[in-house]
Amino acid sequence: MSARSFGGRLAAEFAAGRHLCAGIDPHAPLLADWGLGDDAAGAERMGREVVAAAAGVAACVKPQVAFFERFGSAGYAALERVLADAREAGLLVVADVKRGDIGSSFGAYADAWLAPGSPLEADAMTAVAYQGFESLVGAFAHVRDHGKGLFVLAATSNPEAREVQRAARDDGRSVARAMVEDAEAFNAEAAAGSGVGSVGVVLGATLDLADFGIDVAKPAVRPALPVLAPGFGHQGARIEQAAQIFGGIGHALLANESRSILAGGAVGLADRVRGRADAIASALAASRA
Ligand SMILES: O=C(O)c1cc(=O)[nH]c(=O)n1[C@@H]1O[C@H](COP(=O)(O)O)[C@@H](O)[C@H]1O
Repeated sequence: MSARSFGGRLAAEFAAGRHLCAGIDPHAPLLADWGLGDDAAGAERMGREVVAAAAGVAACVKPQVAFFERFGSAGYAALERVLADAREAGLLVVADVKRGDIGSSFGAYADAWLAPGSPLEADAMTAVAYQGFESLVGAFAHVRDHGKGLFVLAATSNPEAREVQRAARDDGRSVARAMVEDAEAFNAEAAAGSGVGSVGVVLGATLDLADFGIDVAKPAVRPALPVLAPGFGHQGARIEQAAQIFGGIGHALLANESRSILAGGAVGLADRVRGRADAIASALAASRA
């Protein structure tokens, strides 16, 4: 893919040693911790502070849109300003919206979050393919034509998801493994053999991926599969263990931490972001040395 593809932009982040995806999750207790109101203005302030701390340090930020949606139109206006700050800072944004629907409706979600010029334009979005991988087709045009990215839930960090995501399909593969392989197949068709793909998956760092039929020892695929990995920090996984957890499928890893970075207020935020960014960079560098 060209340097302007989402995968190309991710590759540039990785080449600069940046693998952290800093979460923007304005939970009510965190806003209180920051001395901010549990309202749109508080969420905006937290978001803009995270963007400022993450610029040039993290590979991306991931606003969890639910925490803005709580405040209705005011929350969306706040989020738009956070997105504008991130764009201006040259920081990649993964909009954590986890959208899924029949193809025609999903296309409208994809337009909302990925279309160039949309008020909520991000660089990538999270998506749910419970209606089938092809239901995400509305996003594929933005991936191919506008340099956008997509992260499809495969094996999520929450323990209650296991039953659904480990379930076997007619072809014997687990649902989670099929998501991984569908994303790899999309990338292979879009940009055979080169760099980093633009369609990735979400794999929880809290999991034993072998349990989902996902072989972390397999040789790296080309293009590399972007993996958005939540579950570090507050949910218990240690970022220092990232290379062991993800093995051969962790070549294009974005390690997410949200609450563990946000807790403690605005004072010290820049140090916490830098600390987590350094920790994931050294964990991956050590494993590749
Ligand atoms: O897609 C996600 O980002 C996601 C998938 C998943 O499997 N688990 C998961 O925790 N997330 C999100 O990642 C973030 C994790 O936040 P912390 O547990 O505070 O680091 C939240 O915004 C979750 O919504």
